[in-house]
Amino acid sequence: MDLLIKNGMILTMNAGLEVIEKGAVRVRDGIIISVGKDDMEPSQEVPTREIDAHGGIIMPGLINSHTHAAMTLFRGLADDLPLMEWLNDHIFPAEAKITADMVYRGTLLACAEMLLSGTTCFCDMYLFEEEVAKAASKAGMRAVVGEVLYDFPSPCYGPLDKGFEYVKTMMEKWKAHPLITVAVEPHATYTCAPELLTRAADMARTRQVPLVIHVAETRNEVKLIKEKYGKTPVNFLADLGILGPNVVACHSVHLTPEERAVYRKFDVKVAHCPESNMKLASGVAPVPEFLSEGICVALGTDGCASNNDLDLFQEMDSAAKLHKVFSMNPEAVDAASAVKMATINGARALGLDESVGSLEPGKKADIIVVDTRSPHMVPMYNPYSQLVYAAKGSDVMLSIVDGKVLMENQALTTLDVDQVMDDVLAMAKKIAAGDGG
Ligand SMILES: CSC[C@H]1O[C@@H](n2cnc3c(O)ncnc32)[C@H](O)[C@@H]1O
Ligand SMILES: [Zn+2]
Repeated sequence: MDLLIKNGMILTMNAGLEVIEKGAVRVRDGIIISVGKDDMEPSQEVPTREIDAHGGIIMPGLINSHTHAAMTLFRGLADDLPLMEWLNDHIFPAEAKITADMVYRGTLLACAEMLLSGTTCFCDMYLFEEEVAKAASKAGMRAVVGEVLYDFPSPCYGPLDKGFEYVKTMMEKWKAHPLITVAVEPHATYTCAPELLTRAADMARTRQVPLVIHVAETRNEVKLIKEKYGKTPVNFLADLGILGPNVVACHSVHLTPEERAVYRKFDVKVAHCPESNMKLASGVAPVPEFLSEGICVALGTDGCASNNDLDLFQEMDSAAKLHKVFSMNPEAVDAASAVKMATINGARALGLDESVGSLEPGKKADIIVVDTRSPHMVPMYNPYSQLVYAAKGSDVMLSIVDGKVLMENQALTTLDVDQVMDDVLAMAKKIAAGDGG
């Protein structure tokens, strides 16, 4: 046995949401071999490493189901604006000058931030996505990565045909990697023509990978698509034959009950990004309705220019509270549902639920431990409510991916965080001056 994590409260996030007080998790070759009581049948095997959780919460690593990791570079660059003005007047011009090296460094910073706050897996959409895969691999994180596809020439691959080639090359290159999945990621219905969307969907279906796309994020988007195609974004995608169980529909804010039924019919997954939706004043996604209708809702931060951080603990808190105040119902999106969104639902959305998302024998050892020995974590009557309403990302004391310790006591094992910050600070000076990195 390689690793024994003991003396913690285990939140398994399995189908029965089993909680084990004074539990232990055993890991061999990156795989969970047992999850149970501390004093269960002692194993004959002596672990190479034993970690005492000191009464903390042992749970699955959090899954960020939608982000643009390298946008750490633009954190706070343009705030307090609506989506279209924010994108067209500030973010797209800054991204026009972005380079592969900037994406690599920005993503390393994102990986550092995510590991320090208990995120072990993320789904990314950006430019120069090869660099995102390299950065995630360097950090040791699990990642679903996708080069953005849209109608205009990309600073990364140039014309669209080269974009599909770029994705294909990435798929070949990373196919045997244990942590990286290459997805197909058209940006949105307002930036992608029908031909692009159908080609992307065919590619994702043939390769059996997720198709990730922004859908119905703002009222303006719905109006635009109705004017252009005579139907809403969801119906447009459905009529094109694009929707299916591998589709991750990011945001999905402005949906009618009939469109939710379309999601249900095609088993579309939703990546809910409440903080981005609040900050850009995009609206409130019908998450309580999605959940009661059996639609899988995962949780994402979106990029750092619209959030402005990658802390899924804050995102869980925001998700739970946003839907309570919006529906004026304190029972809407309870704490356990928020934790599910950030763990097992994230895994389902990304097609990774056979491997991660819960602590069960046979699954990959993507595990975090949350310290409960701090004034703001005492006392603890309910672990879900503690995680969602009291904990912060900085309470995470251990982040493990594939059985490897990547963060312990807020120190990273794979990244030199000072160097990573200095690199981004140097680039930020040039970005602020309008020169790119
Ligand atoms: C080039 S990759 C992704 C592309 O999307 C932009 N983006 C970031 N956040 C959002 C959002 O909430 N809706 C739509 N597009 C978004 C990002 O800046 C990149 O250009
Ligand atoms: Zn996004």
